[in-house]
Amino acid sequence: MMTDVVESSGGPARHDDPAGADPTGAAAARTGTGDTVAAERIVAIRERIDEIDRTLIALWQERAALSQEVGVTRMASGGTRLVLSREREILERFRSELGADGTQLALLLLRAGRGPL
Ligand SMILES: O=C(O)C(=O)C[C@]1(C(=O)O)C=C[C@@H](O)C=C1
Repeated sequence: MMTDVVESSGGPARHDDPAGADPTGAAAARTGTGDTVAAERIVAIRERIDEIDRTLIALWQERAALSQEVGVTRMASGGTRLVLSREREILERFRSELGADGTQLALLLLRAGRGPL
């Protein structure tokens, strides 16, 4: 039988299994829904999100280290600290793929590697 489940957001949710509804329990507090089917799906999706975040953090750190190594290598050989044409290329790549947020992301990536301007 379909049963109304009152969510903390105030809106009613429908669920086939009233025993599976837990609008005020711990699962609802963790996932934002008292519907156990939705909560299970959210938990599964979050596992992948956490995996992606770990990968992003590791890649961020690897990129920063590599960028710093390029800078040290270049300066030790009498070169410049920065290569602005290369930075423009990177900014354009991120902008064309991700739009304005891509530009902001690329600026943060570049700063992590070569420090603030
Ligand atoms: O590719 C380079 O030459 C780098 O020094 C790396 C990097 C980057 O982080 O991508 C950092 C500083 C430069 O101005 C350009 C690019």
